[in-house]
Order: sequence, then C-alpha cells, then structure tokens
Amino acid sequence: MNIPALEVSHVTLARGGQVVLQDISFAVPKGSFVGVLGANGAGKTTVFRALLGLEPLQSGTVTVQGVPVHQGNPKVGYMPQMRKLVGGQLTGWSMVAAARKGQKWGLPWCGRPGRAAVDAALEAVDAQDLAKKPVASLSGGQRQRLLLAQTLLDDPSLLLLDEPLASLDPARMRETAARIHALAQARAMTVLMSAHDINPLLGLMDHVLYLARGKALLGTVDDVITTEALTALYNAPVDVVRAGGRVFVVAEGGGAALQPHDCTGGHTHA
Ligand SMILES: Nc1ncnc2c1ncn2[C@@H]1O[C@H](COP(=O)(O)OP(=O)(O)OP(=O)(O)O)[C@@H](O)[C@H]1O
Repeated sequence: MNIPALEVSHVTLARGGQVVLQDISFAVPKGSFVGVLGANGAGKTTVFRALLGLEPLQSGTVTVQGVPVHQGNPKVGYMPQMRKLVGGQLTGWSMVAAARKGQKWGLPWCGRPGRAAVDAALEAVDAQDLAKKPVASLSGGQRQRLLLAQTLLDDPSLLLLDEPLASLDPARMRETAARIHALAQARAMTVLMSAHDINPLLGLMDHVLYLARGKALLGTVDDVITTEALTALYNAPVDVVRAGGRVFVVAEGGGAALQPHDCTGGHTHA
C-alpha cells in the first residue's frame, strides 16, 4: 500500500478561540513538492503547526507517513517564519551545529558523527564558505541557507518551510526555490513550502495547497490556480491572470489575493 507522506482528514483548527480552518482534508503523496499559498492570515502557519503536533485539532486526524502526528518527530523538519537572529557572533558552522539535538550544557555536543552531519548539511545547501563567517556579517539570503541547513540535520523525510523566500530579491527567490527543489529530489523528501507569491515556484511544484476562507484545496497548479477553482474556494469573484510567464491571482476590486513580485526569472507556466 502506498501510504501518503501526509494525510489530513476532516481537520478543524482554531487560534485564539477563532476557527481558522474548518473540516479540511487533503493527502500529499511521498516526494511531492507542494506550494502552500493563501493571503495573510489564511492559516498557512497554523497548518504547519498542526503538522508538527503543536496545535490541538478541534476535530479530525493528521497522520505523517501513516503515524498520528506528534511533537518532536525527527522525520519532520521545520523552518519557522519568525526567525530572530540569535547568536549573531557565532560562526555559520556553530549556528548550524547549535540546532543539533543532543546538546549539552546549552552547547552543541557534536562528536565526530555530529560534526560530519553539520558539514554534510552545509554542503547540501552549498554553504561551506559561510562556515567560518560570523552570522551577523551575512546577508539575509546567506542566513536563509544556514537555516535550511539546520532543518536537514536530522535527515527529515518531510520538510515544512514557512516562507523561506521572504525578504529575498526576485532572482534569489527563484534560485532558493530551485535549490530546495533539487535538495528534495536528491533526498527523496516531501516538501511543503509556504509563499506569498506563486511565481518563483512555478515549474517546480507538483501540487498547490491553497488556503482561503477557512477551506483548503490541494491539486496541480493547472487544477487549482484557475478562475473557476479559486472563485469557488473564496466564494467570491477571483481572476487568475497569466501574463509574461507569470500568474496573478486578483480578487474582486483589484486587490491581489496573493502578492505577486516582479519575478523576471519566472518560468512560463503553460
Ligand atoms: N498566537 C495567536 N493567537 C491568536 N490568533 C492567532 C495567533 N496566531 C495566528 N492567529 C490568527 O490565526 C489566523 C491564521 O494565522 P496564520 O499565521 O496561520 O496565517 P498565515 O496564512 O500563516 O498568515 P501570514 O501569511 O500573514 O503569515 C489569523 O487570523 C491570525 O490572526
């Protein structure tokens, strides 16, 4: 039997006493690269927290590789959205090492296998050159690479990345998305990656998980990012406009349901 990487069945999630997502169901096949899209407050982070076992389910079930979701599963790697820079004077190597489990006295306790794991994670994101530099001296994009290296330490099979492209310029967005995609393929990882702009992910995603108005819709880009599907999801007129190889999702009144960036490196999406 082919067990999905992730199965969400009739799940309702609330934050601060308010229902954010109601009775959502979707299944993500193993090895899938999924873009998680939706406007501010649609519930992207809330879904990730539920997949980590950090949010109580008001109803329904979540399984990761057939096992009910639970906190601290080393097979699930997570890069949170709020990334305060702590320990800016640490080197890149130490910052990655600090995320290892098995720390002692608050210090990374590495040993030879641990050091090898840190080196391998840095190499995987092409960040060996950042290993000796103080984190405080690095650009936002370079720090993102170190954060990505941290998530790889436990060799996860499911990677949840909350807006890893935020604050990158358009060219770096595209480059970072492609890097994550290549890593996922090389390591046979399933990836869920939230974003505000679909364009850097075009041509890379196997599926889109679109969140709006308390509902969720999972499918291919061609199935989900259409005027019909999104109008039904929002229960309000939404236009999907394709121009210059980019996609824009525009709500009635001209407001962007997603926030497109000027993504000159974007692939044409047929
Ligand atoms: N700690 C909290 N306490 C109460 N309500 C919260 C909390 N965090 C989020 N919410 C609410 O839950 C809803 C979903 O928030 P969530 O952060 O999941 O959205 P999001 O899609 O990730 O948004 P963004 O794109 O802005 O990051 C929002 O209405 C938000 O106001």
